[in-house]
Amino acid sequence: METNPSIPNGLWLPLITPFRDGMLDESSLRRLVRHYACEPIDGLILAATTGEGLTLDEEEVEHLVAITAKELTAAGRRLPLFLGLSGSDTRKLAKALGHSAAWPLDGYLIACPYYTRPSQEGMIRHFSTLADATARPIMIYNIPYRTGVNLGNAAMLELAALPNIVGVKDCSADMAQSLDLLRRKPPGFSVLTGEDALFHTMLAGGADGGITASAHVGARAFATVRHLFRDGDAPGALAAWHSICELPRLLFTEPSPAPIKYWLWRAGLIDTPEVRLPMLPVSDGLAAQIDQQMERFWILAPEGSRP
Ligand SMILES: O=C(O)C1=N[C@H](C(=O)O)C[C@H](O)C1
Repeated sequence: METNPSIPNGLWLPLITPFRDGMLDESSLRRLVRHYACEPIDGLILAATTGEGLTLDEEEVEHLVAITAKELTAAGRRLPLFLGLSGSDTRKLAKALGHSAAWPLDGYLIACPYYTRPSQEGMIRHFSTLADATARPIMIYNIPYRTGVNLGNAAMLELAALPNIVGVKDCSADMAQSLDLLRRKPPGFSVLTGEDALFHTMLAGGADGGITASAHVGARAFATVRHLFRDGDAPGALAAWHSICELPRLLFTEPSPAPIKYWLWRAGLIDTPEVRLPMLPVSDGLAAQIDQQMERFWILAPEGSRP
């Protein structure tokens, strides 16, 4: 079932950006998009944390969006496509929204302004200015342990009243805050967890889905957990979760997305596991662990791609 692009829900994949010799690897990108077009995901996000968005220049991002949209169309899959944006200068971000207005996108995932630690009122004005600068839907990305600032629930709910602020990717790392938001969120405002390890817990608390990098290798299992919940089978959802609950820990043992890229490379989905500095490739130790776990999680790896 396809989702309504304006109300994000379900399992969203923050796609990695494949590189080769320092450049965007277009052929691996096409292969990846064709692969995930056949997977049970409900939306795609480009150039977010997992997509190493902070290391991409503007032309690369435009190219990434164009290739992805084209491949999805060629695969006959209408999936909502959001672009990850981050920055601490409201004016520059508003310009980026204007600049990308004609790109084939359905919306944006915008992180809270990092480093400068604005007040709650400052962030309300930041996101309302951005909401005014585009007609497209915006999901707020609240991740205090990366940005240094937490968008509290009072501010979040004020922003949720704006017509094109359609949801939040919640990585508040504060369960009391997340559960309180789930209890108070208005209709039409989605809460998607961005904590892979909390996928089951947050769905049990009423979350609308998740944006999980681990879905690169476990999309079917993540989708099964959600579908069982949706169908009212809580014991089935828990059993399905137990089959994959150790996967996020493995994939986040070292800075992401290096472990995921290593996995996808071993699975034959991308041509190199290259990441851009300051990220580094996985250590030999983790590579050996992933090689071993690929056997164990084999059912989760792409069909016909055994290395
Ligand atoms: O790329 C993303 O967006 C994600 N970000 C989270 C993070 O920042 O750690 C993790 C999530 O799986 C995907």
